[in-house]
Amino acid sequence: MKYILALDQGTTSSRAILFDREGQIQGMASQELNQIYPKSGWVEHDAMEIWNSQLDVAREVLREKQIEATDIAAIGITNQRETTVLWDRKTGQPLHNAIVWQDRRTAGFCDYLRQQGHAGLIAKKTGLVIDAYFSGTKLRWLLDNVPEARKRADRGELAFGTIDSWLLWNLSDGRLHITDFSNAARTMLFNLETLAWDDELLGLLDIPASVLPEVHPSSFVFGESASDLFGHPVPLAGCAGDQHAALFGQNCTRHGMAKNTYGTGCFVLMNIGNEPIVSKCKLLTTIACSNRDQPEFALEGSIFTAGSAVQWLRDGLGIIEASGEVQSLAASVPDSGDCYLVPAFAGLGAPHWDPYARGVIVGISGGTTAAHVARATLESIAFQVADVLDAMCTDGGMAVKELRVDGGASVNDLLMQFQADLLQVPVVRPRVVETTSLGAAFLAGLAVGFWNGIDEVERIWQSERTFEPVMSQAEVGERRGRWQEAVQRSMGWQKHES
Ligand SMILES: Nc1ncnc2c1ncn2[C@@H]1O[C@H](COP(=O)(O)OP(=O)(O)O)[C@@H](O)[C@H]1O
Ligand SMILES: O=P(O)(O)OC[C@H](O)CO
Repeated sequence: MKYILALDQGTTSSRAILFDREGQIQGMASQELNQIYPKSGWVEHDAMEIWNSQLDVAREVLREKQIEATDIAAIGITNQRETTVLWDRKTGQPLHNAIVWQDRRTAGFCDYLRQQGHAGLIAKKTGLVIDAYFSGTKLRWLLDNVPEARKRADRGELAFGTIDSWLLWNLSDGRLHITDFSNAARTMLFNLETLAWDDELLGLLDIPASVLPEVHPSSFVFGESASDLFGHPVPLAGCAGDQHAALFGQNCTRHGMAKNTYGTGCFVLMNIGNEPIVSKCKLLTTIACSNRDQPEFALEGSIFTAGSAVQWLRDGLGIIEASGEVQSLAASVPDSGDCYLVPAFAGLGAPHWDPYARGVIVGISGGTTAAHVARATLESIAFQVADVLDAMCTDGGMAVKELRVDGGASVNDLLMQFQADLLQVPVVRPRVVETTSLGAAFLAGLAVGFWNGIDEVERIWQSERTFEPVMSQAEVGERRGRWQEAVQRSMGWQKHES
């Protein structure tokens, strides 16, 4: 068999990518996904649209490349994490739209959990800070707000899943109700030490165990696709949250190796080996995918606004027409003219976790132009990543030797150079920047013996370009000091207003 098919169900699109044995992309199809905003701070997806679009792109890539299902050794799934679906086990129909990871509707309940003093317990068991970001409180909301849902759940009629489980259920025609360690670790219900659902947390959030999926490692033969979907059953053998899959696809499989994905937001993950750490710097501890017997862990810093700040330059300010134009506009000035932009459009994630922060631009003078604002916007992405990596190094007790990068904004050379300067370590961009899908393909391919071990997949990863730091340490210190002052000015803004 010649290929692995990776299904990448992201926040803004569903994609299917076909990889050959050399890890090269042999075909790709994608479909945009509708974003539903029923109220301020609420974000939903149509779960049936997620499944239908994912199935469409999988079939499209096979059709276009004229590939039979018998040529596919396995399917690997990777997905937007935390997004929550509740469905009827008998009909397979969702009871409600999926509640997306960005949705803030359960912030009040999270405040309550914090006030009740549960932060320490939750951090110790799950590695997470209490936040509406994670699935547990979203599931609780569904059980409490969809008519009859709680009663039906108690009778065992309902199934909960993150997007991986929802896809596995549909791909197997309802035979599999399964998730993997990495997705389970984003629910606030999963214990990192026992690698099992935690009864105490289920009690705290009032979640009946009957709705939960089985949990397995990320590189594992879960079952097979229903035979009518692709004309022949295909093993379903890899499954991981997208940021975990990217860490694996970047070959960050050894202690201290880190990657950052520059997409809508930024997600920095660092492999910390076999021992989970409780962060002192408000980072998350999560599972790192592995095909070894022992579980591995990672520290994560989630930054909510990164590439979307560039979209704001385009759609909000109208100073560029396409995201790619930001580089030439920013490069038309030698620096940001002491102008700092903090893109706290949806509050600040790691390491600040301030839902009440809002965006600011400081240092504007009569000479400030659109180019300075564009440059300050790009720089803000790198400053946020540097803050997270500092926190990681403090928590992990070690410095990173290099940062591996991927995601839509990693094509921006100016941003990558500034990132290397701020971190004072090389920034390395791989040849295949679809590392999320590649990671899912690796996990699936390793499980079915398409690749014969981690050494074989490590040889597939190749660097395209390395950005070496050139800025002096003194200048880095001064610039980062100014940035911190700007961050302070953004914090707590919303609270003062309302
Ligand atoms: N050349 C560029 N410079 C900076 N940002 C860019 C560039 N090209 C795309 N982007 C940003 O990258 C993001 C898209 O990246 P992608 O990895 O596809 O995101 P996601 O997976 O989160 O949907 C957009 O927010 C876009 O503004
Ligand atoms: O779909 P993406 O690439 O925006 O990633 C979303 C993250 O998994 C959310 O935690």
